[in-house]
Amino acid sequence: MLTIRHFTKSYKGGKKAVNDLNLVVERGDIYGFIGHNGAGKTTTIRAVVGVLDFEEGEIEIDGISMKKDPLACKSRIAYIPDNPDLYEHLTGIQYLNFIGDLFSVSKADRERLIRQYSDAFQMTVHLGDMISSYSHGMKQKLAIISALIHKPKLLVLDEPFVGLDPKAAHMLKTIMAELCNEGSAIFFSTHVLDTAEKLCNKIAIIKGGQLIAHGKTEEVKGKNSLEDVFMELIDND
Ligand SMILES: Nc1ncnc2c1ncn2[C@@H]1O[C@H](COP(=O)(O)OP(=O)(O)OP(=O)(O)O)[C@@H](O)[C@H]1O
Repeated sequence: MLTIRHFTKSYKGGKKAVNDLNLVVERGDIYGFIGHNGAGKTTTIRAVVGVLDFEEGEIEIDGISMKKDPLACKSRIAYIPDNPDLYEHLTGIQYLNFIGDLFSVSKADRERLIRQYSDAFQMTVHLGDMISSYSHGMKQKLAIISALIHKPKLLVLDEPFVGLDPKAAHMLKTIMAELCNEGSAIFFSTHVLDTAEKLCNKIAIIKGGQLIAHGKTEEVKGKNSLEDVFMELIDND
């Protein structure tokens, strides 16, 4: 579903933020992407979803090159950034309909899925309010609902649990597992190692722009906790 080959990114005047990263996310995977602050997670994620240009390497979504056909790639992806920047002058429902239009979601599916996910995240009563009146967590929930209503083949999230209340975080984890059971794939960054260990069937660890471990969760962590393995790998120079 997602193939990253030899991805390398340097920002202007800076050193390489990510260096020769290779990773494959398959249908049904919940792939956790972990690393210290500044390790290169957001850089990789922004390139994967087509909002960051890159010169070296190749990124493919469902076998389609992001460089050659970004629109076809983006139609298969939902991306939830760590700090969603939504249209503040719209109401919640207007925003969801806008996204529904963008992804050609049918009226019947749209109504059903908006109802289902807004109820799940306790947002139904707020959908008529302006987004500018929402709290940070409410904006995040709306971004999540907007991602889910078009049933993406690949869901990409950057630190999705930051700012969500415990009930919403629990709901999101349940929905992530359901989506993957239905054949979608999920790639997400997190600093919450406990959640990554429980939720993800695969884990990648990035340090200083380079992958230092990746694969099945039980193989990456062995008999140890993910936190122990992470600390050891990150401390080893
Ligand atoms: N726009 C930019 N211009 C220059 N350098 C940048 C830019 N964005 C990120 N970097 C640098 O690229 C490197 C990787 O940053 P990135 O945001 O990808 O890390 P991260 O793993 O997502 O970190 P965090 O956990 O703190 O969110 C860092 O050294 C950072 O300073």
